[in-house]
Amino acid sequence: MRLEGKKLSFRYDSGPWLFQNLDISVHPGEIVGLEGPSGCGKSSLARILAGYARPHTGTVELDGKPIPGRGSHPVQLVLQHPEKAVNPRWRMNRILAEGGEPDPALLQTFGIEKEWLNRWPNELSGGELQRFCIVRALGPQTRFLIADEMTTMLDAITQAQIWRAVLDAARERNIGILAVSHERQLLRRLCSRVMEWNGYSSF
Ligand SMILES: Nc1ncnc2c1ncn2[C@@H]1O[C@H](COP(=O)(O)OP(=O)(O)OP(=O)(O)O)[C@@H](O)[C@H]1O
Repeated sequence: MRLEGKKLSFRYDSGPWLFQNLDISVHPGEIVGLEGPSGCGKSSLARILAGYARPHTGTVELDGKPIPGRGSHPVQLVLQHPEKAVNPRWRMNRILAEGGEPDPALLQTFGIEKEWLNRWPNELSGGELQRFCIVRALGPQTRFLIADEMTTMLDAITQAQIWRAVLDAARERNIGILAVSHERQLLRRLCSRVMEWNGYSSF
């Protein structure tokens, strides 16, 4: 089940093309990095791959077929600011349930404490909240995870703990990861392949 973006082109309204005829692919279980300067279009590409935006040209396919518009999307996106990705009026157990019945083993892998489940989002630290967002993204239907600056705001220890948990979960389920970041060192450590942004050619 390979995730492939084929001949993708995108721009906002009449703005400049952020990328044209761009090809990108990630294999199951592969950890791929994507780095590039601020504003080049990495997050826009991430949104397209996860089904939040449509490309002007090109297609996103899973194993050679378009991704169905219904049901849980097999490509999940985790963003930099977890507080923007949760409903502040829901307790954490309800937020988590959006991704399906949470797997107790996954909660343990991510160090999520039982007591946190009954809290509101503003009663957790950024790192604790991000763990919830990642577990929510790793529902049973998820085949690919796009981590868009997922740990950029966190301290080095929390960043390492979270990535360790993500890599363990990905290995166990053969999930492919696209890690989008401006942190070259982080990508070099995590990924088997790092693509440098060039909006006009193939990765
Ligand atoms: N909704 C929007 N409407 C118009 N322009 C947008 C919109 N969202 C982003 N842009 C512009 O598109 C360009 C690419 O943005 P994008 O967020 O994809 O870049 P990025 O590479 O992820 O940047 P960063 O590393 O700073 O997060 C930027 O110039 C940005 O200002």
